[in-house]
Amino acid sequence: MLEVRKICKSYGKKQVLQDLSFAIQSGEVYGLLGPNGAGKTTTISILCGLIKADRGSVMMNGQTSSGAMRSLIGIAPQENIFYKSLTCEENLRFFGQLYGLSNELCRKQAKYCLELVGLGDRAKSIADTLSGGMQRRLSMAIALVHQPQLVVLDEPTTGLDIEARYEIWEVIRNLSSQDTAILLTTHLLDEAERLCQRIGIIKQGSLLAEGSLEELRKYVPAKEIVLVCTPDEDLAIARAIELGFEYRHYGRELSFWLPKALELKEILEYFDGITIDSIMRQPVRLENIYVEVTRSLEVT
Ligand SMILES: Nc1ncnc2c1ncn2[C@@H]1O[C@H](COP(=O)(O)OP(=O)(O)OP(=O)(O)O)[C@@H](O)[C@H]1O
Repeated sequence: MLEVRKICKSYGKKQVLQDLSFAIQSGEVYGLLGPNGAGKTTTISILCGLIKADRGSVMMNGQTSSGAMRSLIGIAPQENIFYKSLTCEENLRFFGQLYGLSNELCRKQAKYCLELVGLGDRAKSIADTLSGGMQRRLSMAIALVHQPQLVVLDEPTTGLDIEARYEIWEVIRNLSSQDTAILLTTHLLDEAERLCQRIGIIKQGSLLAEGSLEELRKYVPAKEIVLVCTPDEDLAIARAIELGFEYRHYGRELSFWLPKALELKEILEYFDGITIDSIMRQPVRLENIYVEVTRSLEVT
């Protein structure tokens, strides 16, 4: 459905996107992840026709024209873009008219999209009176008003509490089940882990890794990760090296990659003679994969 092929973009001498390629199928939730400044917003701005790529192409259903893009793609940017003093319904109808929908279709779509995002009973509420989570869902409804096939959600849950995030995740899952493709950017890796069928990790404008969570596990070939809190870090690391365990620091947390499943008793035996204050086992998470990929600069 969406095909981004080898796009490049520079601002002055600074190259921000370098031959970036990825594709999204209908109904797929694709997570575009990367550190601050990696080029995610620049990519989205190119998809939505706000800026032009220097090279490369963007195609929706095989079409490249900016008109086709506008009608097939909806965007909910990081900042809410609705009119605060209008009601939810008025906002939807206004944006529907901007897309050239007839009055009748605007009315129908306003009702349908507000229901889709769980704001059916808030149609007459002034946008400014909605909670932060509801305002994000209103932005999503606006992105959907012209029935796009792909919706771009730029950090849709940043700053929201967990209940508001659950509601937005539900909307995303519903959209995906109705065959709408979704491009999601987020710094919340648990969110990407839960929602995305495939993930692309970019850094300095290049795709470093791409695939399903299962496929990305190759970057952290461990059965389990053990987080260890010890006053004898150097000793623990030396022991891990002897045993052939990889070790990593995630912030100040020391962790070991276990190459095979071990009982807690066995793990403690490995570190016999070393003071261990606490130990926590966890499966390999997207966070571990993401850190591994973004700490390396190698491009696939
Ligand atoms: N209009 C601009 N002029 C010059 N440089 C820019 C412009 N817009 C973005 N940049 C630079 O391009 C790089 C990529 O920025 P971009 O906003 O696309 O990154 P991002 O991945 O969205 O970051 P974040 O996660 O912080 O939102 C950054 O180094 C940024 O400073």
